[in-house]
Amino acid sequence: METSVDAPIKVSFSPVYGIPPDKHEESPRWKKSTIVFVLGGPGSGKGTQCANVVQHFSYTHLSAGDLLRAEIRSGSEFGAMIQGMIAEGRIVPSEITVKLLCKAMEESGNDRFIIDGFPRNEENRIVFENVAKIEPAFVLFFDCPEEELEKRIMNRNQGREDDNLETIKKRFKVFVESTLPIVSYYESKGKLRKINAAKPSEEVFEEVKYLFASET
Ligand SMILES: Nc1ncnc2c1ncn2[C@@H]1O[C@H](COP(=O)(O)OP(=O)(O)OP(=O)(O)O)[C@@H](O)[C@H]1O
Ligand SMILES: Nc1ccn([C@@H]2O[C@H](COP(=O)(O)O)[C@@H](O)[C@H]2O)c(=O)n1
Ligand SMILES: [Mg+2]
Repeated sequence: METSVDAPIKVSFSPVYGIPPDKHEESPRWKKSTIVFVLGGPGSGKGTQCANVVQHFSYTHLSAGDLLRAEIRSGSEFGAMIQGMIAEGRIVPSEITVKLLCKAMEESGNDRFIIDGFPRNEENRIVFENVAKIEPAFVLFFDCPEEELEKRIMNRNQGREDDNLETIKKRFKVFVESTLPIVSYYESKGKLRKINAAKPSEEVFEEVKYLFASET
């Protein structure tokens, strides 16, 4: 039994996620990845800007929320639990989200990832650090007033179960109570890149593009 902190970690993925543990014996390519986390309130434009980034830079976009919604559709044994938590705007247990992220990283074959909507709380951050052992190159934070976010979400029309006024209020509360401390954490580490996301999408992307061109 290896006890050194430097020993290669072995992620024991449950078969439910489709990756047998023996595939994780070696240090896979994604373990040496460059990652950028993207944080911001609900509706701040994380998904919109990540889609722009992958058109200009060789990054793979992974949205934690999209992975959780795909997990529900897959008929997973956790589907009902995840669905209930999303409908309430609550944060799904990190073990599930981190496994989905790591599996997606492995399957992508890429080694550059822009990870949208993660880490949402302290538990997300710590579980990811323990499992993936990757520090973000930087963390984008889309700053936008709540009234603008509410307008954007109410006009999104993507059929999301959590895009209703009652759940939006809960998502804002979770954002303030659980995600803003993570934003502060990365700020204290000099990793935060705060962007005014209340501007038109094209102007926001000019700033995002500049950061990616200069920092990665
Ligand atoms: N800068 C912008 N100005 C106006 N509308 C925007 C801007 N950026 C995105 N939008 C629109 O706002 C809505 C929310 O954007 P998006 O889905 O990218 O946000 P998000 O941060 O991923 O939200 P969530 O956390 O709920 O997934 C979409 O309809 C999108 O087209
Ligand atoms: N790290 C995360 C990310 C998301 N969730 C849940 O999914 C919902 C939707 O997320 P979006 O990023 O697509 O808005 C979110 O409200 C959470 O319920 C999560 O648990 N953990
Ligand atoms: Mg999104």
